[in-house]
Amino acid sequence: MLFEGLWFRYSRRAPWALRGAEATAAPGDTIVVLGPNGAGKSTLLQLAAGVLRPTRGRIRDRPSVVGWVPERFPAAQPFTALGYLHAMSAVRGLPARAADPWIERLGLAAHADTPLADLSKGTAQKVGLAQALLTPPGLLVLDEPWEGLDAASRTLIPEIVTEVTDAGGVVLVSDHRGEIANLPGARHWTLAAGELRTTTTQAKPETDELIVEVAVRRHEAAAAVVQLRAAGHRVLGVRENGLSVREKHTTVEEDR
Ligand SMILES: Nc1ncnc2c1ncn2[C@@H]1O[C@H](COP(=O)(O)OP(=O)(O)OP(=O)(O)O)[C@@H](O)[C@H]1O
Repeated sequence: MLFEGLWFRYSRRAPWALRGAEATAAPGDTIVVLGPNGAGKSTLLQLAAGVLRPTRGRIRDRPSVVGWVPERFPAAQPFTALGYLHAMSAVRGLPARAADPWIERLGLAAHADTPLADLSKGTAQKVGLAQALLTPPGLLVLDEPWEGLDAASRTLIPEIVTEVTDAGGVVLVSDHRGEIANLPGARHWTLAAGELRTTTTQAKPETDELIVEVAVRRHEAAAAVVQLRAAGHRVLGVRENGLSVREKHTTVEEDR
């Protein structure tokens, strides 16, 4: 997935919330988006999910199934928790029972008949997670997913992130408190006043490793990355036309 020169402002006179962001995300990547309040994290995540359209620039090769969990679950809807998940299953062309495994795993059964507006923040957050996971997402976007979750439920997030990336999905997660900055293998994208800096693994072999460069057809790149990772290889990056987008436009640093 390529982020190409993304600029965004909320209205014609508003200041830029995002300024020329350039980045790439490969299948299996976990990307933690860091930065202080107002830096542009939610804006970038909404652009990634396709909820907002860039004012300038574009996003290429976005996976077809996107799971999106907003920072604030839109609870002012006339549904019970179960009714909402059934409606969302129908929207995705799934039977109502598609929600059952998530209702069980996220402990939502006791709240099934509660109107969305009456749910606690943490339970509403879990309903938001369940709807995002009804169909295995190729891209999962989580905006501050810990907000309101109790300690027991917080461990679910890294579990779910790992399941999605193991299946070849990309996860983008914002984290203004730095709670999962240390998620194993996660890359960091840091925003400051709308400017994005990405970090990535340097193409430096460990002692008994060699680097093998492989060219694949654009439409086969995602599958190739998944296969290489499944075979136990480390994928160091995805480049286009011999130059990575990051090499052209952003600082490359080592973070893992
Ligand atoms: N709906 C909106 N309309 C107008 N301006 C907005 C809107 N949403 C965000 N902004 C502005 O865009 C800038 C980036 O905001 P954004 O919410 O993306 O930051 P953030 O890093 O996610 O912050 P936080 O951690 O507080 O959620 C800020 O200046 C913010 O005031």
